[in-house]
Amino acid sequence: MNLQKGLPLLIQQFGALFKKNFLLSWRNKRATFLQLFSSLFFIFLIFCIGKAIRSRFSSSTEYENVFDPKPLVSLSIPPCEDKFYTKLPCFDFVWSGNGSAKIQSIVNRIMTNNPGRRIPSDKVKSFSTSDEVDAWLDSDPMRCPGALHFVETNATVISYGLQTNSTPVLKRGHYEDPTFKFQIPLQIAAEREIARSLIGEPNFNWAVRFKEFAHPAIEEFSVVATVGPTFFLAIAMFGFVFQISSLITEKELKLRQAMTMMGLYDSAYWLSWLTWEGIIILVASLFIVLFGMMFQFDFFLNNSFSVVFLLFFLFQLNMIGFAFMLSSFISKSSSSTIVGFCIFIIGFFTQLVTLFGFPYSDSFPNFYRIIWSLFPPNLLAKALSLLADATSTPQDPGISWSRRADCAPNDLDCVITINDIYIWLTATFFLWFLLAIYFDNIIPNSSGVRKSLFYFLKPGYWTGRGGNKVEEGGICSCMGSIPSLEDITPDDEDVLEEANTVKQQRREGVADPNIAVQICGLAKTYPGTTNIGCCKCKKTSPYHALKGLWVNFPKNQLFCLLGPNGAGKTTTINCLTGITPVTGGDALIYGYSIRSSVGMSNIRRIIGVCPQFDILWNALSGQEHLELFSSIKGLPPSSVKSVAQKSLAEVRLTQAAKMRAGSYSGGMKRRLSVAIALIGDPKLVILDEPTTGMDPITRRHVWDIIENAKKGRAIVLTTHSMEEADILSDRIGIMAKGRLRCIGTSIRLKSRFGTGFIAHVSFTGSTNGNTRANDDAVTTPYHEAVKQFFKYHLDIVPKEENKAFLTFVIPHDREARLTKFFGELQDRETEFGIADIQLGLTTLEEVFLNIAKKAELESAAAEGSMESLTLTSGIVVQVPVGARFVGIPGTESAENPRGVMVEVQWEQDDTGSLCISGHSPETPVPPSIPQMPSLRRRSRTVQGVVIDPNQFVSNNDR
Ligand SMILES: Nc1ncnc2c1ncn2[C@@H]1O[C@H](COP(=O)(O)OP(=O)(O)OP(=O)(O)O)[C@@H](O)[C@H]1O
Repeated sequence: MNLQKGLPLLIQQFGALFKKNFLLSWRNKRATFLQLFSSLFFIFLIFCIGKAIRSRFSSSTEYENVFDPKPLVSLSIPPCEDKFYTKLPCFDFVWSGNGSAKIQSIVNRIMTNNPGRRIPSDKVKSFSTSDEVDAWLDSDPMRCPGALHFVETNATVISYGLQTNSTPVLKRGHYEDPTFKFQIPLQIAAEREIARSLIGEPNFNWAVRFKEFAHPAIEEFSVVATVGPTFFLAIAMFGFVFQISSLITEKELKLRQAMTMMGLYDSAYWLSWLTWEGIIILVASLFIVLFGMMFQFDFFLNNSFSVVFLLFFLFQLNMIGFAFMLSSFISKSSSSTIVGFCIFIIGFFTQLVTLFGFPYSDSFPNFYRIIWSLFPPNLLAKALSLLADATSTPQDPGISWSRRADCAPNDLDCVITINDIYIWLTATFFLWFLLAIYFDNIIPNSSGVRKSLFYFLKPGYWTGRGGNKVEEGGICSCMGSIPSLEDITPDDEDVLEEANTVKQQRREGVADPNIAVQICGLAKTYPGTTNIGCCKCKKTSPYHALKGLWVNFPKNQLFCLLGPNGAGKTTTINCLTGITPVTGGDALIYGYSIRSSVGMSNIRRIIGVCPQFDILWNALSGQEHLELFSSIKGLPPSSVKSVAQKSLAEVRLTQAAKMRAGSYSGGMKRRLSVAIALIGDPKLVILDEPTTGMDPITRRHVWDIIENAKKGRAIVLTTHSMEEADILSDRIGIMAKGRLRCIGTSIRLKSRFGTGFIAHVSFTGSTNGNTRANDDAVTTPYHEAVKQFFKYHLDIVPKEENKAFLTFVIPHDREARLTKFFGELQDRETEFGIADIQLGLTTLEEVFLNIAKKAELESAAAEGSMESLTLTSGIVVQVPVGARFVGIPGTESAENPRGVMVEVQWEQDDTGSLCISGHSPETPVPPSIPQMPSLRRRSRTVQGVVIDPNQFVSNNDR
């Protein structure tokens, strides 16, 4: 199949990733809805806050322009209940001088002629003298806002005095002015009625008008400028957190690594996210402006639509660039909310400082402004304040598109214009975006790999021909020096022969057309690092995960890599797929070297990988996964759909094609991962434990798929299932401790490394199926006869026995006697009551265990590892791991002049490490063993002395 490359491939990958981003957003509706419509909620909040603040200051004209003040006429004495502080029942006013009928009539007129409201008689209380009023006010305060004191001096002179509570009172934001709200209306009423009484004209017109000064708004207040920065920052934070979380999830789940393995261009990756997020914030910014206009904010109505829209668009775009950059420093998607919260809190405070005037005024040097403007929320706060000042009153013109580069109206400092802010937001966006790509390259990825700090200065980076140079370890860690690997000659003849073949082909420069992968001395050492923390240094030593691998993987064959955990299988695969850089050696895949970046990009086009982990997005369906990876691989766009459907059918997922992968079972996920590895007809397929978690039926089905896939390509398989290896593999290599320990077909490995043959003898008259393996050992004469026959001819005893059968393990060294032996046994079948004899090789599992144990012993010996053994006598002996016979120094006595020894039994634990499973009783050390070093034991712990079993046995035999 012809795969796309170059620009068409980049465009195809971009399209596929854009579709993936769209589907992820579409399926995560809640998050997308919040990104698009959270502005409605926040603008509504701003609207409510604006209303609350306006109503609080409604009694004052401080925030308004008053150019044509209206006169206040007919001031009315308010009801006492309107006063904030009066207690009920209350009086509208009290008065003194009730001894005079004239004054009584004046007061009656005050009550009757009160503008807009007649004062009831029970709301007024009269006293004789002002002293009586004082005494009453003192004894029962807060019942009345004020008092009038009349004195009738003579027929033409009436004087009066006024007493009020002059303390201004604030209640729920309302300020009660004692002068205008009580004193002046009372005073006008008293003077009006005294005048009417004295001149004898009850309808005499007495109108007093009050008018405030004409003035501009003393204080300018814009709710958008005051609370807007915080709220608009909050709106942008939704997109910010979702973006960080999406990027980190793809990193954390190694989805990005998987896509890179399949040949994804980094540029397609970044551009697809940027484009998708660009569209989202374009729509979100449009909604912000529309909602602002809907709520009739002067800010949105009087400034030009394009000016306000562009501000919100550039600000949110900037925040997305900022999120891209920060995502390189975060490794867990769960941290994205915390990061978002911290940015919001920091932004809240810096915006507050910005609104106080720092640093956008002449009094601060330019340098402060440059630094301050790097943080996008600060630019937003300043821009909102400029736009709000430009529309602070209905008369202000706002900022039009053509005047965006001029000083904003009402901006007296004019150190920055809206146009400057656009330029800053655009420039810093590019800065964040470039830094995001830079940090993405230099900060170690999930496999601990990164590029050098100045990778972009190397011409090879731009031409793509500079080698696949990557480094390992954190940028702030000092690498320990990597100890060189000594050249170890394999001790297994097959491994040695394979290595020699590869070496010779390398020397002669022979390119065998039948070889798919040639691994030449591949070595991998994970470097030790020293991480300098705040209080301590954490050191890890270098680890040789691969110690020189020489092997060929032929075409049309499945090579199975087996080995215990930590053997180096995944490291081998990671080196072949370019996930981790090699320390030494090389590998040629169809002639392309994994050490060259050109080679690697060619290799990525011809390999398919099923990693140990599932490379799946929970929100995408099986079909969407296959279409995505087909496009990443560069399959012709017209064939993507049909190839995906065919692959789904192959792994029996057609029924679940449209189901989201998140709801797949573990086995279905693995099958989909296998299908992804096989997509695009790769020439080399690497399957790292592909059948983990599958039920036996599905596993067999996947085996069929793998078996069919062998044709025309090479397959490398790692597995922990010996049955799988036995059935599928053409050749098997068992690795342990970073080295290939044996290689060959399954039969060869069994015959070379198994304990021998297994003979299974079943007897007549017993029902095999119903016999429990642990049935009481019923020893019939037949059993005894067969046992003796085996003992006599082969010198072996049964490994397992019960009523139905006997099982013997026959060592290889007795192989020569077998033909004659089994011939004779068959002749005497009736005599021995034998129903059936089965002979087979030992299992691959046994081979695996033997190799693993041998490797474990080797490494324990090399490292000088010790295990503690507590004897029945209470002595604790330090035993070298794997040692069988151990002498105990310091146990010499008259009875045992050479001391005592024990035989130690070993087994492998879950991790494959050797541990002591038991030991024999303490027995005297035979005289043939050389004298142990004499020791005066001070503590109960002693260092055991290894006794050579050969010498011990041979001497014993003697
Ligand atoms: N990034 C790393 N840094 C340091 N050591 C590592 C790193 N990756 C792997 N190792 C070590 O290298 C050794 C080989 O690991 P590898 O994953 O290749 O083993 P494996 O054979 O695939 O094991 P398994 O069967 O468990 O998958 C292990 O001891 C492991 O701890």
